[in-house]
Amino acid sequence: MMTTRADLLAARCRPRTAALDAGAAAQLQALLPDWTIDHGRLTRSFAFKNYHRTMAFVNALAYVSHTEDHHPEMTVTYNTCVVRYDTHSAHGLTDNDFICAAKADALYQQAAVPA
Ligand SMILES: C[C@H](O)[C@H](O)[C@H]1CNC2=NC(N)=NC(=O)C2=N1
Repeated sequence: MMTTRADLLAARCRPRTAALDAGAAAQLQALLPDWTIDHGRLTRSFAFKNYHRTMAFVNALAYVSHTEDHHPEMTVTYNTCVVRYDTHSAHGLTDNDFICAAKADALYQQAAVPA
């Protein structure tokens, strides 16, 4: 059972075919206050100082996506990256989406200079 942000950060994605029900998804979302559920997808917009920093984040998150085999949609502009997660194989949200969202937050917090 994942009840803290630290649980999400320590967890690894696993193949999932069953979506969480709305209550379970809301419980996990409460651990990630910067994320919303929009059109069934876990969504956050990240802001940066410039394109270089935006792309550094995009590449770092791509690496996490590779290691977790769980891939967000990323919409990139000069100074923003909107990240959207859902689980195609489950046709909805699974714990994998929340695990990766927590890891994206951690990458963003790791930036040497704040956005
Ligand atoms: C075989 C492999 O596990 C699947 O194609 C993975 C890859 N990345 C994925 N990413 C996302 N976001 N949802 C998935 O269901 C998914 N499935």
